[in-house]
Amino acid sequence: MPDGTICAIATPPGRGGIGVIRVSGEAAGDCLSGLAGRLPEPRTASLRTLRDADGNPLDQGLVLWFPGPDSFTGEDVAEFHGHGGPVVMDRLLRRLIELGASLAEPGEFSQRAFLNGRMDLTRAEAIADLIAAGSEAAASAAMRSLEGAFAHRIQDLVEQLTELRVHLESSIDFIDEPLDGLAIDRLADRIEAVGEAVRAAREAARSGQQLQEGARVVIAGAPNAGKSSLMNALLGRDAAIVTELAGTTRDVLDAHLHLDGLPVQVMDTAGLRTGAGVVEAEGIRRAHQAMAEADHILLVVDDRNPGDDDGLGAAWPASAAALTRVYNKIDLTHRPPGVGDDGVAVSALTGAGLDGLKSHLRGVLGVRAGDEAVFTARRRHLQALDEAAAAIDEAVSAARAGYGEELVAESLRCAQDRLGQITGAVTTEDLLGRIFSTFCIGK
Ligand SMILES: Nc1nc2c(ncn2[C@@H]2O[C@H](COP(=O)(O)OP(=O)(O)OP(=O)(O)O)[C@@H](O)[C@H]2O)c(=O)[nH]1
Ligand SMILES: [K+]
Ligand SMILES: [Mg+2]
Repeated sequence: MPDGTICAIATPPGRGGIGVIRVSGEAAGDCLSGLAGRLPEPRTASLRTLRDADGNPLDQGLVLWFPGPDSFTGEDVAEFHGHGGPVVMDRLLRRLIELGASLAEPGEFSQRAFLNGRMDLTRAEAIADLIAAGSEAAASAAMRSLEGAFAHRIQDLVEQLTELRVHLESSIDFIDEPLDGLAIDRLADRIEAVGEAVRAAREAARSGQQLQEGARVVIAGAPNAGKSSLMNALLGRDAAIVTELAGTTRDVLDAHLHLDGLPVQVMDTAGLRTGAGVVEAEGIRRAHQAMAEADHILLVVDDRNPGDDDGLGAAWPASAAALTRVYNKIDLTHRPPGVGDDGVAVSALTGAGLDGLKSHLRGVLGVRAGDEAVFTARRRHLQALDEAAAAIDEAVSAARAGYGEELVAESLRCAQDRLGQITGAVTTEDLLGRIFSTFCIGK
């Protein structure tokens, strides 16, 4: 359990009408009375003069008192709504430190709320996502997670796994009556159904993750195909260097783009070819790495020699659906612009076909901004869901192969652990550190 009393400015830095300072921990009450006199009624705003140790006024403002455990963090919490100037806020903070509080780490209030059982991890992360939301769709999705849409979905899966484990473990206890072939098949079917449900949750989570963190789209292809030109055309500005020399781009260049409400991280990469010099070869290695981590690849092809795939071999993504061929330079070949069966035809030079490419991309990234089912999720959630699905697959194979209930039960337990990491039912200090350190101070 956390100890000590923490304080932080909860409003953004700079000047504003009001600045809010939050205090949480066992000394919160002393901090409040030390700065503002006697404790006010719980959860009722009262106007007070805030004073230093000698009784000199520092500020005037509203104070609020939330005795634990019915507070955001579950501990005693005090809030001071003073005037939002950096000097005023700083003096109030210094006084609070004199009164026994210490400065909070980023996300420490939310972390305490989690550790004190006030919320699960998906809800704590949803608060950070709501604050970070870059679009209305992302904000609505964060609210759905905050209201528990994601947590309930995971809890439902955990319950299904628990039921299966109870069933299995009770049959392990009666070794005299091992499961017969029919019972094993039925069991494997039931496990498989849970696996399907985990995959469906993963798809929903992926939409939410893309809405929040942005889909990664990598522009790749042979040298001089026009990748950097396409990047610039999509962004509407000259972000990447374009020259007629093959091998111009070496580093991976990334930029952000919004496709009607969906944030996208677009990455321009070095042209893929064999036999390049050291610097370019390093660029190609980075291009391969970016492709491996992409949600979608735009494979740019010079429409004058569309069969030219030199150097691509090793980098093909696992799923062909995650790749779109973009036939570029159609101003030179007179192919009509737009979406066809085998790709999208564009001219990065004239802009022909670009709107078609954008809407195609919006479609393949598979998130509808207004989708009511979407809740926010993060890459770590997707990874946990993938691992859970893999463990369930192992359980199914073990069951069908007649490997015995213990092995099946063990795989199911492993799947359940992975799901538990999403909500925080199963956790490590390291994981918590990684999650909460990305939050803002005062949250
Ligand atoms: N006519 C025409 N020329 C284009 C088009 N797109 C790119 N180019 C030209 O093709 C050449 C290469 O363009 P880049 O955008 O640098 O190509 P790249 O794929 O990024 O090249 P590397 O970074 O060297 O691999 C430049 O001279 C561009 O002006 C297009 O749609 N039409
Ligand atoms: K080039
Ligand atoms: Mg380039």
